[in-house]
Amino acid sequence: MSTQGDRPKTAGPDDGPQPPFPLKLDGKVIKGFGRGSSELGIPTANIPISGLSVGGHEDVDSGVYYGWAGLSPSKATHQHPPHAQSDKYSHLSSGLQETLSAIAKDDSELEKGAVYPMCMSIGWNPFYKNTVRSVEVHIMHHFETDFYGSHMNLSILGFIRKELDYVSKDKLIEDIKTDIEVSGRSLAREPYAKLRKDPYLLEFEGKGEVAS
Ligand SMILES: Cc1cc2nc3c(=O)[nH]c(=O)nc-3n(C[C@H](O)[C@H](O)[C@H](O)COP(=O)(O)O)c2cc1C
Ligand SMILES: Nc1ncnc2c1ncn2[C@@H]1O[C@H](COP(=O)(O)OP(=O)(O)O)[C@@H](O)[C@H]1O
Repeated sequence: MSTQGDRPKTAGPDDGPQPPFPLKLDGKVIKGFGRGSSELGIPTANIPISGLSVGGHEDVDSGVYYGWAGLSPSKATHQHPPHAQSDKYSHLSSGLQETLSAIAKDDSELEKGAVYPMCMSIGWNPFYKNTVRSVEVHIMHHFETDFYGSHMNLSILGFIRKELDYVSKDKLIEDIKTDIEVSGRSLAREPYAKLRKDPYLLEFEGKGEVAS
């Protein structure tokens, strides 16, 4: 069990997501196992696993997915709108970074929250042998601050790969970085990019606590 060798550059058909995508789910950002930032250098915002049942998705396969994440207004979104030029996001090649920033540029709705590209894992994290299934979202954007308590609306547009066990932490990190590139390239395709405008992503009313 280890990494997958040569990997495809994108995931899912070029002409847009096919059923069951988009898969929509949401939840409040809660504490995870505290390993994402400190051990992997790749933070993941966890939402309760019950988020899967909201849209009737409790049967969704474990694995790695990509899509768009809407984040409710918080210190994090106010300080760092998606098109801020100052902060560099280091896990994505610069060309892709520019493409994704351009997609986000006409955002006029920051007071309502913000929509970011994301790459996520649903599952048991076999490398860590977790005993509970988790939903963990890496937002492809550099934040200066955390955003626990914010609400996150997810539109999942494609499946990248199954969860794997790894011979080392470095191999896990290497594959997650490839997942991030694959997600960026996949989302930059026009039929996927335009779904960033799905109003659902910024609908937070009645979905519980919103961080201030
Ligand atoms: C894109 C992505 C892919 C992942 N793939 C795997 C995987 O194949 N195997 C695995 O054990 N964990 C995988 N993980 C989960 C990481 O192990 C997890 O994020 C880490 O344990 C941090 O967890 P924490 O944020 O709850 O502390 C993945 C995470 C992300 C964001
Ligand atoms: N780019 C990002 N993607 C996801 N979460 C981020 C990001 N930047 C900062 N964070 C914050 O970091 C937290 C996750 O950190 P992490 O070290 O994985 O700890 P834990 O999994 O225990 O919550 C998120 O809940 C969020 O508040």
